[in-house]
Amino acid sequence: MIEAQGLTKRYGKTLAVDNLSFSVEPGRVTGFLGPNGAGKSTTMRMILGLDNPTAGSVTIGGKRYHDLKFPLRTVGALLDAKWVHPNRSARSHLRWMAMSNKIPMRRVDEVLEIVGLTSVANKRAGGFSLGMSQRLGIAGALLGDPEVLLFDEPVNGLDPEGILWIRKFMHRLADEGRTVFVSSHLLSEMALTASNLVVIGKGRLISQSTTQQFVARAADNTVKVRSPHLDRLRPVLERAGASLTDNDGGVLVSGMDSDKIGELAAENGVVLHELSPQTGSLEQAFMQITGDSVEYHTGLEAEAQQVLRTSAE
Ligand SMILES: Nc1ncnc2c1ncn2[C@@H]1O[C@H](COP(=O)(O)OP(=O)(O)OP(=O)(O)O)[C@@H](O)[C@H]1O
Repeated sequence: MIEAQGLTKRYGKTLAVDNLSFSVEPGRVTGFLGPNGAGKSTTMRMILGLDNPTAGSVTIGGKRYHDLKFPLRTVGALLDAKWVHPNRSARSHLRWMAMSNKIPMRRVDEVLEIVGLTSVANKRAGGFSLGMSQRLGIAGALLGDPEVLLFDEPVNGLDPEGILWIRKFMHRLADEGRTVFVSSHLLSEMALTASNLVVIGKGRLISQSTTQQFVARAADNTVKVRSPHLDRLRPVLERAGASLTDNDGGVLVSGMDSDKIGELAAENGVVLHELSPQTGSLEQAFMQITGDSVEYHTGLEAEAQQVLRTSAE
């Protein structure tokens, strides 16, 4: 369990993290979502005691990082996969980490096995691909068998196979009952990986909810309708609770799905030339929501609808 309370970090004039409060529960993957520069890495560094908050606090299992006796046994992290001496082998890198945290040496071979690096354990880490380096970083995070794991943009730059591996691995860790907190700037990626989301923009909390709820809000679906009888259809749909916006010779309908629109049209003898759900601009909606978070962080739902309407025009 990770809990942040009023977490704030200021670098000179930049307010990198602004009064952030959220919690991350065990047994599931929680995504930490926000555009580049939103303050995700800074927050993760504060969780790990690598940066001190200007105000507020963050705890892991009720304790601040600095109060943990053997930190690696409580929390493991992958912040930067290339943080390995290039001339060290994977095994000697992990041995050095284990030694400094009083972790038994046999655990090194266990974690190499878990991440599938046993066959290259004695090879120079400097020659590893990004995907292999990520695995080595994850092996390091797992050394102390910690309850809490943090991953900062772990799929950046990976090929599809590497992305799939990481995604499955996160689920496995969560299924083991661990707290998994993973940052990304890609909503599409997080929608596939995380069951819960903490979303930030400009250092501020935008929402904390299930991924399903966030995606439904950000993509609040509209349906494009074209008909030679729009003048008759319009009042029918509005009376039934939908709202309509003129769009490219037709209308965009929100607050009603395409099945219902089709049924109402048929009941009223209205011919339709187009009835197409619009779901394509999820990432764009997310970027606009988070990009202007100071203004958008309250009326998320309404703003998401507006964004989708505008981008469909
Ligand atoms: N050491 C630092 N000194 C000064 N400013 C910093 C420092 N670290 C981060 N910042 C600033 O704080 C803000 C948040 O940066 P941070 O790296 O935490 O964002 P992020 O969401 O992780 O983005 P990215 O994915 O691009 O790293 C940015 O404006 C960044 O320029």
